[in-house]
Order: sequence, then C-alpha cells, then structure tokens
Amino acid sequence: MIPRRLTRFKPTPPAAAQSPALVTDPAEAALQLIIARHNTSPRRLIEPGPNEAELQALWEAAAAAPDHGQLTPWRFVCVPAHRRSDLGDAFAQALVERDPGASLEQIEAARDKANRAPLLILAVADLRPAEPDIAAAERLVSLGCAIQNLLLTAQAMGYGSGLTSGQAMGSKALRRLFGLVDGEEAICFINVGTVSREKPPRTRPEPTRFVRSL
Ligand SMILES: Cc1cc2nc3c(=O)[nH]c(=O)nc-3n(C[C@H](O)[C@H](O)[C@H](O)COP(=O)(O)O)c2cc1C
Repeated sequence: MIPRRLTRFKPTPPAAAQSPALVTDPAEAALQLIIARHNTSPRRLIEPGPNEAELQALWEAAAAAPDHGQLTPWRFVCVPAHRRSDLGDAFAQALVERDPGASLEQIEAARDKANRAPLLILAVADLRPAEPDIAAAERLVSLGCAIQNLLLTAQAMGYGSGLTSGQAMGSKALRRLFGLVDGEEAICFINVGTVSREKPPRTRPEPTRFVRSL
C-alpha cells in the first residue's frame, strides 16, 4: 500500500518492488518497501528523475530523521545538469591531487562520473562545535537516517537509487566546489533515477549475525 501522502505521485515500481498482491497491512507494506530497496549503480539510473513536487517530498522525508539535540547536523546539495561539468572538473582535479601521474584516460573516467543519475545530491555532515554538544557519531547516524528516509521515499515513488563515495570526497577540489567549511564532511553522493536494468539484490545478512541478547 502506498502511504496516502504519496498518492499524488504516479509510482511505477521497479520489478523488484512489485508485489503480486496488494499489501494492506501497513507494517507489512513498510517491511516490503524497506526490503525492496537496494543499491543501483548510477550507470543504470536514467531519466526521468523525480520532478519538483517529488523532490520536495524527498526533503520532507529527510527532515523526519531522528536528530538528537535537533541540530540538523547535515545538509544536502543538488548538482543540477548545468553544474555537472563543474563536478566533473572537481573529480578530475581530485584524481590528479592524489595521483599526479594519472593518465588522460583515468582523468576522463573520473570526470565522467559526474554525468550519471538524473538526480545527484551531495550529503554533507556538519560536525562543527554546537550546543548541545552532540557527538559526531550521533550526528552521522542522523545523516544516515535522513539519507535512508530519502532513499525509501524515492523507492516508494518507483525510482531506483544508489550511494557513491570514494577518495574524491575528502579532496580539496570537491570541498572547494561545494563550499565546505572546517568541520563539514562530504559523506556520499545520493543518485536517484529510473532503473534501466535491474540487477538481483544482494543477499542480506541473517539477523543471527548481528543480534545478541545481553
Ligand atoms: C556512505 C556510503 C557510501 C557508499 N559508497 C559507495 C560507492 O562508492 N560505491 C558503491 O558501489 N556503493 C557504495 N555504497 C553502497 C553500498 O555498496 C551498498 O549499500 C551495499 O553494497 C549494500 O547493498 P544494498 O544497498 O543493495 O543492500 C555506499 C553506501 C554508503 C552507506
């Protein structure tokens, strides 16, 4: 069942998210949505991406993340189509920063990573001193929850998503482009779009691997 708030969208669920029968139990629907989410490579995310109303719903979902101290210790920066070449330049510079001997082919491959998913968002953690003094780990958990809220909402709308990071995240070039200040960290890019080709999702760990009783 699609939550009532989201019925204004016209979701076209990817094959993995389609269920043969309508799920009417909200707990079961939530579980099925969560289980169906999986990482899709930005190479397989094509147009169309979320429209403006859908994008606003993604921000609303992010804003619902748990947030100890209510610091909003994170921010998101969209990279619109007309700024992708600037991001490509930053990826290229980041590569040269860490490997001055990188080949032209490697530099072009780095640059090309900026041109994939229709919706591309940088997730930034704010770890600057603040009142109340909430630990960095807690702030990162809050950002992780905000990202997951966003991913699940995109999934409910019928889009695929994937996270990307890598060594460019800490580079001077990327920090400069996004105007990051001391204490802000670029954590990952969020890629959202229509899935061109589904891949089987990974096998998830059994709860016995990560649950114990004291
Ligand atoms: C902060 C963060 C950064 C990530 N960066 C990458 C990345 O650079 N490349 C990649 O292929 N996957 C990346 N991922 C996605 C994980 O590889 C993916 O979530 C994992 O393989 C589990 O698969 P699933 O999401 O389909 O369950 C990242 C995930 C997180 C949480």
